[in-house]
Amino acid sequence: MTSTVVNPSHTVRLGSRKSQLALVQTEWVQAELQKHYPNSTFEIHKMSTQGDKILDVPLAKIGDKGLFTKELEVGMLNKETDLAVHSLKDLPTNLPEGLVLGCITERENPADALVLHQNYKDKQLDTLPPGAVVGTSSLRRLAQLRHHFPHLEFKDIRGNLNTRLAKLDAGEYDALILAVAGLHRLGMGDRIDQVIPPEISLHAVGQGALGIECRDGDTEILEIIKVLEHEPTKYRCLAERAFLRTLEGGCQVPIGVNTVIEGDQLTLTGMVASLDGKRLVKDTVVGAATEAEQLGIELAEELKNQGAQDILNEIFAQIQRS
Ligand SMILES: NCc1[nH]cc(CCC(=O)O)c1CC(=O)O
Repeated sequence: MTSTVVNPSHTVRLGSRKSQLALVQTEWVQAELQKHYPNSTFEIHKMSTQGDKILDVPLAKIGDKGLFTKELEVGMLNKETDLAVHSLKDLPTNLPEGLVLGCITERENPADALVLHQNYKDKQLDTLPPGAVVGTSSLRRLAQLRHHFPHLEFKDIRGNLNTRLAKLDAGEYDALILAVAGLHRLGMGDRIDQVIPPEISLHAVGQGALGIECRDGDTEILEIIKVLEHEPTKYRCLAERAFLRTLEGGCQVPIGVNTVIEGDQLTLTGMVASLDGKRLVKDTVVGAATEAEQLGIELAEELKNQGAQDILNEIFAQIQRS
């Protein structure tokens, strides 16, 4: 590969969270970049984010605005690092001044997975007994699963994947809902008992993809990371992020999506649910993949007209009170 911009003797500093999943992801980016640019050096700088430190508060209470990204962003703005590798779903839809989402990598399966305790290995979501305790920290998963399975109990869970699985195995929960992508990346795909279909639960915006953030106008880094861009994933995730950006007013809300690319066409399905799962508004738009962001905005406006605005207002009021 020849490039007019890339200086081969350059050292590129990759910011990463310290969690096992984050490091696996950043090491993958590092190895891929090294393959494309054998004469450059790619070094990983590990950083703790607020989300890694506050482990005893439910995520929904602290909100997730930059909880897993802020320290990595400060590192780039201070020129201590050149880029940051994120799980795209943890990256807020509005980035700080001076930073951009420079690249979206090929997505893993974006669905959620059911992981069962030993005693329930023959079950699926629709055959778990009434009162079975399902662990999740996501309002999106909670609202959609409550909507379909009101007889199940839902209990908050925090901690990294290993911690959560240990709590499940210890009997604190009968089942967990986790991202398929995270389990696969950590080599724990064998723990998946059911891949949850979009008819039951739409996944999070950006789930399963990595987002590489860098300084706005840093042409060298932007060119370097472009080799990892996956165009279908990019269009899907840009539509999903525009949908979320248009809907959310600064707090965690049960919002889910599903996207399909067929030829030049992008299909975006999105939903907004009330916290109790009793009300759920869902619709689909189809259009040119190149108009991804416009499609996301269009679907958000459509859902607001169908009752999503009421649900959102109610959630914002509830969170302010708590
Ligand atoms: N919020 C935590 C988080 N951020 C990214 C992933 C892994 C999946 C992905 O890349 O989307 C997970 C774990 C989970 O949701 O189970």
